[in-house]
Amino acid sequence: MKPIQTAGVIGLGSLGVLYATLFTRALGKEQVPVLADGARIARYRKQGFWYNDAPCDFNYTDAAARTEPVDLLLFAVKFGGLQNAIETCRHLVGPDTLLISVLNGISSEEILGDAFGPEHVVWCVAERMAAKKEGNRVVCDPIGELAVGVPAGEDTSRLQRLTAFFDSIGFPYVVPADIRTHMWSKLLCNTGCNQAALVFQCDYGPLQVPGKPRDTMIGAMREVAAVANAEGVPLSEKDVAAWVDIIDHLPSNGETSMRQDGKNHRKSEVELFAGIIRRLAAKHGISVPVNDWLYQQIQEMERNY
Ligand SMILES: NC(=O)C1=CN([C@@H]2O[C@H](COP(=O)(O)OP(=O)(O)OC[C@H]3O[C@@H](n4cnc5c(N)ncnc54)[C@H](OP(=O)(O)O)[C@@H]3O)[C@@H](O)[C@H]2O)C=CC1
Ligand SMILES: CC(C)(CO)C(=O)C(=O)O
Repeated sequence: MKPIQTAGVIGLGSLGVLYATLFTRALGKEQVPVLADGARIARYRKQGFWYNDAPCDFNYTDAAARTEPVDLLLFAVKFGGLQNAIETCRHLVGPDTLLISVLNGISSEEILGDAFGPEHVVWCVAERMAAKKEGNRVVCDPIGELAVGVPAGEDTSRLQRLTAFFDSIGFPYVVPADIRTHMWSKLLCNTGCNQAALVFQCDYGPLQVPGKPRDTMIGAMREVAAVANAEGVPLSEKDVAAWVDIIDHLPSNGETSMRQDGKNHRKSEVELFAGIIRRLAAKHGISVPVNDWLYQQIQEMERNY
């Protein structure tokens, strides 16, 4: 099992800056190329980044100028940037490269698998963090963890290779009993809290107290559980309660990634949340009125950007 000695990161947003910082601290700058196209790299070199009030000393790397594959490649772009990021890094994925995606939703692992082969991909869920990016400054506290795994029945050697690396650098991770169920469970979280925060234009505060934002969040989560059950994924009221409890313990002035998109008038990842839930609900003849309402509200907001 080849140990992981180089770790590339593509997508320098809230999470990309967090993970580039953790990998750079552990492996050293040279071993952690922060990858992008030439135009982004030129901008990044000029503007720099800050993480929790400290300047970042990253190995900004024009992906086109590098030829040597990396051992681990972490995708941290938003969904709309994923195809482009895949093409930017395609030549840096060699026979031994492991891929992880911190993107929300349940689609990015399959997309990476189609692009590079599923045997390269360790499924991953980024959770329990409160990360905020304003301009070139990221503030993140708590940093949460990555939940990682491979689908039931698959060879676990790539997962063991990744967790051995995480253990060696003291990286926060968990291995849930069933990664597919866990991804759906995080989808339940995001479909509730991200969309409610975008539509009600709020931080976590209003999601943590009784009122319409919280009711909407919980209503949307329950609809995801119903759709998950129809897809054979065993989510229940327990998952709703567990995620609501996690949201309740995040800083009240923290913001979901989707709320940050709204503030910056960036198109959101709604297709990963209400988009997919509404499509699957229609397939199973399930009614999802809260997600229908959220979807329409978000379309309306984004039409006006
Ligand atoms: N923020 C959070 O707390 C959490 C986020 N997630 C998920 O993680 C993913 C990333 O989220 P987040 O960090 O908030 O996203 P951000 O919007 O903060 O950052 C995304 C970054 O990707 C960069 N990017 C876009 N396209 C490309 C490309 N082709 N090549 C290189 N870079 C590119 C953008 O760069 P530029 O600015 O230069 O365009 C941007 O900085 C999302 O799917 C989100 O849902 C999951 C859990 C928690
Ligand atoms: C809700 C949260 C922070 C969960 O960690 C998230 O996934 C997001 O903001 O997109």
